[in-house]
Amino acid sequence: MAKLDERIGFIGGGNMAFAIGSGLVARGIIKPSQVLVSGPHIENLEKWRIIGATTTEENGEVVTKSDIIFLCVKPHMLTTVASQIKSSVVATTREKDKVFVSVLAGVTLAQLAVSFDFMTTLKMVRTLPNTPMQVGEGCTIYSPGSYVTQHDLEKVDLLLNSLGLAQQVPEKMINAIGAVTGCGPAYVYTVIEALADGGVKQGIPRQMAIQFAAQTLLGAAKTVLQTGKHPAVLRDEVCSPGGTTIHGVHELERGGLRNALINAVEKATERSEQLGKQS
Ligand SMILES: NC(=O)C1=CN([C@@H]2O[C@H](COP(=O)(O)OP(=O)(O)OC[C@H]3O[C@@H](n4cnc5c(N)ncnc54)[C@H](O)[C@@H]3O)[C@@H](O)[C@H]2O)C=CC1
Ligand SMILES: O=C(O)[C@@H]1CCC=N1
Repeated sequence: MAKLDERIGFIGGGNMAFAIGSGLVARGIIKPSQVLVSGPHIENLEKWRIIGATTTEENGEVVTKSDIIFLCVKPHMLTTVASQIKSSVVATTREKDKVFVSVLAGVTLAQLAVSFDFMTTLKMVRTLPNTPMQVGEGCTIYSPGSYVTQHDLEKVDLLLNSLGLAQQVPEKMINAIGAVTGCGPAYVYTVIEALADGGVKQGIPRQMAIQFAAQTLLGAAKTVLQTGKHPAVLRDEVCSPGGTTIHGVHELERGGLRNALINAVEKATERSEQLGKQS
């Protein structure tokens, strides 16, 4: 039994869209028949058809036939897409309660409003999701535009929260939080790979090393969330005086892991701001 009756549309069927769409279908939040996806080349949307979704090359069709419409193109495509869907938006959104959900990194609600200036009352929610939504462990932040009602927001919140954690935040925080949550999976995959490399260097078979490294990150993350303890306290619980771990931690500090992660978040935040200006 689907938990949401709304028809869900995706304009742009790439990685982020598929993480959301396939996650919703896999968890039974919606039925595949509720999903419509558009992209410029229908042959590239095969993975959507495999999960039972309908595909089209017409972005306007997604607007016309969906209730909640995810904008999932790259930021620089926003103006093009807005002009491609203009007539469908004008024809169908006035009388119907359609809600648009942008996942575009860096693009503000004000910039979205400029791109959709032909429909000044458009209901738009700006989000910054992440790809672990595909396995129901996503982390999404969102801010609603002026015309989004409480009822609309509850629907969008239900949908996003069904794939992990989703939380409303002041819009000015989205770029910085997104640099942690949206980009974070890429940093963490690098850490998993590197940790596994360490194991491989010590003679552990690659697949085994990856599985153990990933499970270790999962366990550590759950421990932080479930105990509520500061990560430094939990780290101290692992570091026996004169033991093995503190020798490893010393090497991480020497290698600048902490510094590198802080810099990564700073650079990604700055890049979000640049992307917004370019859209
Ligand atoms: N990949 C990620 O982890 C995250 C991505 N985002 C945002 O998601 C958006 C999409 O990023 P990805 O999925 O990573 O990129 P992607 O390249 O995988 O997907 C973009 C899709 O847009 C399609 N497209 C291009 N022009 C189009 C048009 N005129 N009409 C319809 N579709 C068109 C492309 O064919 C492609 O499938 C970006 O704005 C990005 O900032 C946000 C958070 C996380
Ligand atoms: O790299 C990007 O621009 C997108 C936004 C956050 C994660 N991926």
